Amino acid sequence: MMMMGKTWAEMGSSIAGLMFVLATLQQFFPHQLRTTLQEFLLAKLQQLSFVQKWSDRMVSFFSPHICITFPEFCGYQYNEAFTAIETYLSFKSSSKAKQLKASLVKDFKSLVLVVDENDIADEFNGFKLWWTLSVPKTQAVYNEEMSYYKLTFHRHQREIITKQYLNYVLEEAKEIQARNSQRKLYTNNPSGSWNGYKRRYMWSHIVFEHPATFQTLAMDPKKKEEIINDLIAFSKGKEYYAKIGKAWKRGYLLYGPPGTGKSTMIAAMANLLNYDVYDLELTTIRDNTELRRLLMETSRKSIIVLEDIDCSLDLTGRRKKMKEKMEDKETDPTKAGLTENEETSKVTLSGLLNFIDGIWSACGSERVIVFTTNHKEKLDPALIRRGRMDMHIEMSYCKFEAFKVLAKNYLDVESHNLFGKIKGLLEESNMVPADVAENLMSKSDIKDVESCLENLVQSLERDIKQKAKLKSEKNVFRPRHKFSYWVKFRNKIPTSSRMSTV
Ligand SMILES: Nc1ncnc2c1ncn2[C@@H]1O[C@H](COP(=O)(O)OP(=O)(O)OP(=O)(O)O)[C@@H](O)[C@H]1O
Repeated sequence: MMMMGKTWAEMGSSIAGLMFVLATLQQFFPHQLRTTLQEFLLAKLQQLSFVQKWSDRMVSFFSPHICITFPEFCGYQYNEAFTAIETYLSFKSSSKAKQLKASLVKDFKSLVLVVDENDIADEFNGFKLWWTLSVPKTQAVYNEEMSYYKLTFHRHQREIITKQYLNYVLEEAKEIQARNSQRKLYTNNPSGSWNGYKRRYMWSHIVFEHPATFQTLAMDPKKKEEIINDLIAFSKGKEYYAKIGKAWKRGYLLYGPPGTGKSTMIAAMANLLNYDVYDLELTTIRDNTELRRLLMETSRKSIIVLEDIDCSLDLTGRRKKMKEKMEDKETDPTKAGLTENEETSKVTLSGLLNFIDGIWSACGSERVIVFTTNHKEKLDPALIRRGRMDMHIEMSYCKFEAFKVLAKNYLDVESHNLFGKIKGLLEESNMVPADVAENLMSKSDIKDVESCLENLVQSLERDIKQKAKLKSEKNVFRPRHKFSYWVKFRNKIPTSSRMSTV
C-alpha cells in the first residue's frame, strides 16, 4: 500500500509538471514549434491520466474493503442519516474514545459525553468496521464541499452491513435521541450573515426549553380539546395523508389581540408533538429562492412559525411604500430609514404561497406551519384560505374557564369565594390572559391567594370603568374636523337667520 501511495504521488507530480511546461510553452516558443511540442506533451499527459485511472480501478478491484458515504446534505435537503450516524457514534463509542466533548442536557440534570474524534471503529456481530468523518477545510463563498461520514468494511460483510448494521444504527440513534431528547428552537440568519458561509449556517439554534403545555394554557376547554385532537390526528396521519394524496403538513392560523397566548400556544404545540420549532423572520430573507432553501433545510417533525405575519411583510403594499420612501430620499436606503435587508428583500406573496403549499413544500414531511397575527382582516385571503391554513384559531379575552386554569397554575386554587364575583367581572371586561396572569402573580415569596384575587378584582373593575368611559366618549358627537363641523353646522341654519353684512 505504501508503494502504491508513492507511485500515485509521483504520477500526480508528473502530471502537474507537464501542465506547467504546457503553460510555459504558450508564452515563449514560436507558434509552429509550440504546436508540435504541445501535441507531444498532451499525448504524454493523456497516457499518464489513463494509467492513473486504471491503477485506481485496479486498487479498488483488489482492495478487500467497501466504502459508503453519508453526506450532510442531499441536494438542498439535510440528510437525516448524517444526524443519526452522528448521534449513534457519539453516544456508542464514548466509552472507548480518547477525546470527548461534554454537554448538559435536560435542565442541567445530566452531563453527556460525546466523541470528538474523526475516526471511530465499531463492531457488529464480531465484525470490525470503521467510520471516518470528513469536514471541509475552507468556508469559501458557496462552498459545495460538505461534511460526510464514510463507512468502511470488508467486502465479505456487504450483506450484513447494508441489511442489518445500518438499520441497527438508525434504530439505536432514534432511541438515543428519544432518551436525550433536546428539542431545538431555530431562527434564520439574516441573508448578509450566511451568504459567505456554508449552507449549514442558514439556521442557528438553541435548545428549546419553553415550559408551556396545553394543561397550562388558559382557554376554553372545548376549543383546547379540539386543537389537541387535531394535532394528535395529524401526527398519526402518515398513512391517511398518503392515501388521500396530500403532503403530510398542516397549517394553523392563530389570531387575536396581544397577550392572548398565541406564542404560548405554539410552545404548547411543540411540547405536545415533540417537534422542533423554526422561527422564520421573513423581513431578513432576501428573495423567494432563499425562502425555498430555508424550507428545504428544515427537518421533519417541526413547526415552522411566522409570527405577526401582517407586520413582517406587507405583501401587497410594502414594495410600493418602499419605492415611495426611496424616491423621497433619492435612492439612499439609510436615509429612507430602511435596513439593508429591507432594501433587498424580494419575498413575494406568491413566494410565500409556494413556501406553504407549492411543489417544494411537499419535500420533507410531518411539518406544521403556524401563522400568528393581531389583525386577521389585514391578511391576504389567499394566504389563509382553508387548505393552506387548515385551522383558524381565535385567541381571545380571558373568560371564566380560562381564568380557572390561570388560578390553578399561579395560585394552586380551584375554588374560592371570590370566584363568583370574578366570573361576573370577566364577562363584562376585555382583559387578556397576560394581564390576568400578571395580577395573579405574587409580589412576594409567600403565595397570598386572597390578596392576589383582590388585586384582580380591582383591576377588572378599573378595566370595566375605563371601557364604559371610552364608550360614552365615543357616543358624544365629535366632529372629525373642527372646520368641517362648523361648515356643516352653519349650512343647517336657514340663510335668512344668518348674519349678513351689507
Ligand atoms: N392563554 C394563555 N394561557 C396561559 N398564559 C398566557 C396566555 N396568554 C398569555 N399568557 C401569559 O402572557 C404572556 C404573554 O403571552 P403570549 O406572548 O403568548 O401572547 P401573544 O398573544 O403571543 O402576544 P403577542 O401578540 O404580543 O405576541 C405569556 O408569557 C404567558 O405567561
